[in-house]
Amino acid sequence: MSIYLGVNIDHIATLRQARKTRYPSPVEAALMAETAGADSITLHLREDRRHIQDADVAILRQVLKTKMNLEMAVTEEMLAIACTTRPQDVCLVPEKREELTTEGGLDVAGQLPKMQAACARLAEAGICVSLFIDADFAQLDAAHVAGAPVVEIHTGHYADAPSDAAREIEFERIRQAVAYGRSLGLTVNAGHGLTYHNVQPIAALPGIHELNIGHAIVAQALFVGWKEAVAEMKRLMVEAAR
Ligand SMILES: CC(=O)[C@@H](O)[C@H](O)COP(=O)(O)O
Ligand SMILES: NCC(=O)COP(=O)(O)O
Repeated sequence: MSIYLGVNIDHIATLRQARKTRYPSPVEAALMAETAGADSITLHLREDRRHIQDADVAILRQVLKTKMNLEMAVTEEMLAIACTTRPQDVCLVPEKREELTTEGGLDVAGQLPKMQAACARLAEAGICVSLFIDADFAQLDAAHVAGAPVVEIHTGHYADAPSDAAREIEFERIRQAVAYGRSLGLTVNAGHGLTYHNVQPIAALPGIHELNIGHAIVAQALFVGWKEAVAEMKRLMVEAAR
């Protein structure tokens, strides 16, 4: 079973934005990550531009050798940017200004006409649309009806589980969601909060396609170097998926 790694470079940009310098370069990091085994590059252009900037998106769209997975809120501003930039993939995510990081999945079921319109507009621009959702059958059904060919299951509750028992419950939810998504004909990805210590059970799930991982890789890079951090995560995933 093939498993693909999308390396999220947001927090390379977080370090740069801390002093508004030109370094570290998310562009350099993305190209090195591709050399180290990343199958795609994920970046979240947040409305508050706390890390990734519009210029990062424009440059990376020109130079990436793999593919760009542009994460964004479902807003007119972001949809217009996506249709101008035309990344290979867009992942629509919920966004709240005050959040520290993404806190959950999109409520696709509760806003189906809006999601159907966004999916159609992005597909019309030749973009492969993914919806970032919780491990929830109703949200999977809604994503399918909305016309998204791909979903990304939010693994944050699994990653942040307060106990082994709670983590097992979250893992089983994800396992069932992956299987159900596949039964609907969806491509099923996963991401958020995955680390070197919790990634392998997710990577081993039958039917999982791609894992998007960023914060843990950037953190590990401080100790082992960026390319090794990417390569090690990919090794763990491939080993688990065998
Ligand atoms: C959607 C998701 O889970 C991640 O892409 C996360 O949004 C990374 O960006 P932040 O670390 O800024 O939340
Ligand atoms: N969609 C998840 C992602 O891109 C990376 O999330 P994280 O690994 O930074 O938590």
